Amino acid sequence: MRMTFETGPQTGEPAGGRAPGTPSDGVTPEPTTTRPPDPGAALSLRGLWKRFGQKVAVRDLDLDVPVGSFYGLVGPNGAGKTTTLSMATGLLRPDFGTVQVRGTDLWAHPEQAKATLGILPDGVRLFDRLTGLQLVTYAGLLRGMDRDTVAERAKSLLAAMDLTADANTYVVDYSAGMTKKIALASAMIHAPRTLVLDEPFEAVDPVSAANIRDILADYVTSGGTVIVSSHVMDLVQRMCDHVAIVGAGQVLAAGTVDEVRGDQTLEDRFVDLVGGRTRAEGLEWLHSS
Ligand SMILES: Nc1ncnc2c1ncn2[C@@H]1O[C@H](COP(=O)(O)OP(=O)(O)OP(=O)(O)O)[C@@H](O)[C@H]1O
Repeated sequence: MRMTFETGPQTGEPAGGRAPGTPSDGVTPEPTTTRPPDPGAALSLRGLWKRFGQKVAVRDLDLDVPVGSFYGLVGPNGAGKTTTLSMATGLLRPDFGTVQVRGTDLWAHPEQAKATLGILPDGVRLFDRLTGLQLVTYAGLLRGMDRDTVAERAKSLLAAMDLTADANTYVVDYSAGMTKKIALASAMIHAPRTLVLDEPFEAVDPVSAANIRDILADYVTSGGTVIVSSHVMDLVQRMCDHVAIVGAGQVLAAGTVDEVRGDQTLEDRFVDLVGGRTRAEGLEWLHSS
């Protein structure tokens, strides 16, 4: 789902403060976590809550992403993946809970924590009146990198994303898949230690997707951490070494892919956990005669 982001103050304490009222399901968000965050994890989330009006999008969510893992976050539509990743990357203030990035409290020390993150948010507007090359270049300059390094890396990233021929095309004129790729390049220019990617393969063609998978796999092999949300179970099973299945704003299962899927496919395990398979009724009118 596309997010609208809050720009609230980034103060020190856990993003706390009881939200007014009680959600329609009778759950009142409150801090309940007792397990301390894992300072050695690339990302450690504890007791995250987020409510939009009466809708509790994320409830008391804990997650540890080990350093060097390729971590998949899967869940049905509306499960809370984007909301979780937005809170985990400093784009959306949690109602409750803490986010630690390698032991640094992200909401207490946002600049320090965010410097190590590369973020591909879902549905956030880019500065699309820039060309692809300008967008990636500005992403690097905004991160405080020197011009020569930025120019060199921007060239390599555009080539890796198969966008060299469109380097001087305005992003507003890019297709959905090209836009996703240029946003991904912008997220990688400063060589972050952790990449948090919301639906990176959505709308991306199979050849580009394979190239991006190779880039990410090399990045993980060299010590980087990738967290990726996806609906494509087969892709997650092949690409990721860890996975969390999220449903109704909570983690239903998490661990290595083999631990979570057991002797099933990840897709079967997913369906078992989140349910929701329905037999279409009342659509007989759709059947051709
Ligand atoms: N800005 C918002 N305002 C109101 N409700 C929101 C907002 N963002 C998310 N929600 C609601 O929170 C819930 C979780 O949404 P979220 O986008 O996090 O799910 P998701 O797992 O990323 O879904 P999808 O796979 O469809 O992208 C949904 O019920 C959604 O309608």
